[in-house]
Amino acid sequence: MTRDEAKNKIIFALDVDNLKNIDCWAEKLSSKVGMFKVGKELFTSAGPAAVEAVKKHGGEVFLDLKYHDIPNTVAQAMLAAGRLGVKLANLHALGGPEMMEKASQAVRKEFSDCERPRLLAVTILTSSTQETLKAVGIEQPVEQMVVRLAKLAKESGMDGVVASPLEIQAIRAACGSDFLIVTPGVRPSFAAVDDQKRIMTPAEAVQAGADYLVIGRPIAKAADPVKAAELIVDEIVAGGQ
Ligand SMILES: O=c1ccn([C@@H]2O[C@H](COP(=O)(O)O)[C@@H](O)[C@H]2O)c(=O)[nH]1
Repeated sequence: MTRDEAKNKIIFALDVDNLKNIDCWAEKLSSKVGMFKVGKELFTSAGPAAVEAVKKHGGEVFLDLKYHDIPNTVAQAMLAAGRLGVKLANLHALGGPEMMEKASQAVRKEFSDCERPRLLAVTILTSSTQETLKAVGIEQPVEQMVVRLAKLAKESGMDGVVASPLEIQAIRAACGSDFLIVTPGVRPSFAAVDDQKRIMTPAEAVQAGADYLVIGRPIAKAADPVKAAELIVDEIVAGGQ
């Protein structure tokens, strides 16, 4: 894998609370990562201007708002996300098939195939464990549950899923090679695990077949974030040799 291919797999999680920080990170990292993720903290603080700010720097956006609501509300929210011109947007697969179908149909009806955002379903959060599932009444093993939700997402018109890298191979076997797999829960050897539970290194995740890796704190909290991003690219390239 070339350095450019490795770089393009990295989505930097812009977990900040103001527009000024976006400029700062985009200037540092635009040439080091493939995409920027606008999540709940940033979108709640700055709104659609956050997406505009990333795009102003030439960056592509994964809008990670993980919608989970009644089908009509989620479909309308997805349309609004599409109008912002984001490349990826997501919802929770646990919202069920009707919610996912309505969102997929609404987006495909309003946008052409090349203009529309790719829709992802979050399976089981990478901070969750078997105990987390048990606490909310789910007895199935985590991997089985993730694959079940990934299959449901595919049948309901989603373009892919968000899952832990630990589940990539099982999802690929069940959903095929065209189904997008985006993996947070990625930790290079030099970084703290933080609140992530189901993790792999960047090289392992790419070798397992991830399309994109979402990485935030291992870059943002590093003493030298640009160097950290470069080390991650090095690690991915070396892992593929
Ligand atoms: O299952 C999930 C879904 C989304 N996320 C998001 O990814 C980043 C990860 O950040 P790190 O600092 O690299 O842990 C964060 O914005 C989460 O909201 C996730 O971690 N797991």
